[in-house]
Amino acid sequence: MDKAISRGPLAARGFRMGKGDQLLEHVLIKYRWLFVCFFLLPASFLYELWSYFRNLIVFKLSSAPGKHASKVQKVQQQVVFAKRAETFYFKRSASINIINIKTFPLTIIFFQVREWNKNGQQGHMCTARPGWQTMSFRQGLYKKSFYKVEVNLVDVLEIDTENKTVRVEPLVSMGQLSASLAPLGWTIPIVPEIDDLTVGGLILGTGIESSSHQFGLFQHICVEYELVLADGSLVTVTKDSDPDLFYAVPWSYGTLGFLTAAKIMIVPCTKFIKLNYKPVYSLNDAVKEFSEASASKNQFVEGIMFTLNKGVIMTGNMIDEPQPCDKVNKIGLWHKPWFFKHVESFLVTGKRASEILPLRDYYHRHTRSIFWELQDIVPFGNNRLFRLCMGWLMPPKISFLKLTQTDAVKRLYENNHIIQDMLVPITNLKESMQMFNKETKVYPIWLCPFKLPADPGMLCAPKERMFVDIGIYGVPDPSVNFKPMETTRKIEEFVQKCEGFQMLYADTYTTKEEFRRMFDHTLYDRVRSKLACTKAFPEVYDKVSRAARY
Ligand SMILES: Cc1cc2nc3c(=O)[nH]c(=O)nc-3n(C[C@H](O)[C@H](O)[C@H](O)COP(=O)(O)OP(=O)(O)OC[C@H]3O[C@@H](n4cnc5c(N)ncnc54)[C@H](O)[C@@H]3O)c2cc1C
Ligand SMILES: NC(=O)C1=CN([C@@H]2O[C@H](COP(=O)(O)OP(=O)(O)OC[C@H]3O[C@@H](n4cnc5c(N)ncnc54)[C@H](OP(=O)(O)O)[C@@H]3O)[C@@H](O)[C@H]2O)C=CC1
Ligand SMILES: CC(C)=CCC[C@@H](C)[C@H]1CC[C@H]2C3=C(CC[C@]12C)[C@@]1(C)CC[C@H](O)C[C@@H]1CC3
Repeated sequence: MDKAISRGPLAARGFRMGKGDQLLEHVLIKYRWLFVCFFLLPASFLYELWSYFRNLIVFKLSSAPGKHASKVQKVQQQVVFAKRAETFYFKRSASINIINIKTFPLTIIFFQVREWNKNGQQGHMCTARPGWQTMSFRQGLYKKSFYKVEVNLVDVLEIDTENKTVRVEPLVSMGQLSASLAPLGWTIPIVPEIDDLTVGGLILGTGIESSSHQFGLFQHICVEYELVLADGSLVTVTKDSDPDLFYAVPWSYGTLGFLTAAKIMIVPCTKFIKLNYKPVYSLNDAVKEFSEASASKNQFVEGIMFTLNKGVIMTGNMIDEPQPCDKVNKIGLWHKPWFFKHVESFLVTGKRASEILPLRDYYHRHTRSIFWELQDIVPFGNNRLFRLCMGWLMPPKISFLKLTQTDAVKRLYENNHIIQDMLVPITNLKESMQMFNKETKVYPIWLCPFKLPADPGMLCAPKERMFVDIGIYGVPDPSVNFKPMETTRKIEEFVQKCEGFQMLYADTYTTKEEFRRMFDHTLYDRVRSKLACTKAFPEVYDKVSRAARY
């Protein structure tokens, strides 16, 4: 029987610190929790407080819709400046050396071109959103050299209960959207669990949740995109008006244009969910229970494997009001155990169990512990006394953790931590689990099923198939001799052979050829050529590859 691998703090897990490590580095790593608890937690709380009231006021004043048009015009102006500057830049480098600013009424272009000269920019654009704010492990190197376009669009624009859609700006976060919709009795069909995930990133990257076995990925609940293209023009596309661009947008990582709004389906929601827990004690049982649950009519399906053979498969359905005899477990309360620890407790009893949870608590169940990542940062974070005293401040904002991580911490994560989400056909679940166990022995593992429709685009499937997202976040067991590049490439090769995909918020060590084999670029290349993107934007690979991030 395999033993549950106990996880101590990253800094104490026998990982390889180089000889003669600086004492300071060691302290910064071993006692990072001090900085987190006494600085990042209060800063995160204050930021959330500001963000909450700002959004509340803007939403109550409904000032956003009126402002949207002017904010989009600002994006267009920046793109046009960049476009002219790019033209000027290429003309100048070809013929003249003296910058004659009289030829360009907007002196801003002169300064931008000079900045380009100084930095050697190639004229590609990206959003100005600081890399430390994004829900990916690393920051894009390109943020240092590309022309950055401010896309500060953070508001919910319109909730249309008649047509069952919500129109939002790209920087609206999942926490903000669920807080806006829930009081009205609505939700979006897929609510990725981390509050700070933004609509823009979930569309132009990808998004998934435990309702994805019914609704697909985040892109599959979107019905309209508004974009500013490379030439500065503004387009609104649907699957009927411009199917090529509509299906090329998801997973394009901002390399076809700037998303300025999206229309997303909404569905009625209740205030509670009944969640069923089914402990499993063999890999075969886990695969059987998980596959059956994924094919069932349950609204929510998720699995957490605590070892190769032991885990808990969860199924859930919204309910109107709990019965008077039902006990509601408000798992979102500050003093409650971390959700994955609560789930693990059902392994001990060994029995099926059910409980009633508030729906919004369920949606954000992994936020407070950042799945199981916080245990490597605040090892005692699930301690009962700590939760009682400091739980209301948790979690630290992921963006702040990213902003303040030292080079030593980054090296530590690089060499002793793996964060990957591999999307494989559900028929490959068993062999995938065995392979990931052999290569990493990281637990818990997150299992989330999703339906992949046979739509055109990067994730091209000949027919609709059920896939599973296998999330691996943690410290590989010292026995597997984890080497970041070699191990990840082995896993990438396996996933590609299963006709699966790698989520690109994580490190991808694929070569450009391997990347284009994993993701179907047929439609993407056609749309890039039609929209003349080459000079304005890099390809996706040039923004997500390991070499493009630091
Ligand atoms: C210490 C610190 C931490 C920050 N952490 C974050 C962060 O984790 N995520 C983040 O996006 N911004 C964060 N910000 C806010 C943002 O980066 C800056 O305040 C913003 O660049 C200022 O833009 P503005 O003057 O246009 O503000 P405003 O015009 O008021 O625009 C609101 C800004 O705040 C941010 N914002 C507000 N509400 C939301 C929301 N619901 N979803 C996403 N973004 C929202 C947007 O970046 C936007 O730029 C942080 C700011 C500071 C000082
Ligand atoms: N449950 C889930 O689904 C989870 C998903 N994630 C990952 O997090 C990612 C989302 O993180 P988030 O911080 O929200 O997104 P990011 O800011 O990381 O954006 C992801 C990409 O989309 C581009 N992008 C974002 N907004 C725009 C826009 N308005 N116009 C043009 N390009 C844009 C960014 O380009 P640029 O670099 O130019 O800014 C970037 O390349 C997802 O892609 C997902 O993979 C993480 C945790 C959980
Ligand atoms: C559910 C899906 C599809 C993905 C979950 C991914 C998350 C577990 C990671 C996304 C960004 C990651 C970051 C960290 C932990 C794991 C993620 C939240 C850190 C907080 C780890 C500690 C570092 O110092 C900063 C990292 C920022 C990004």
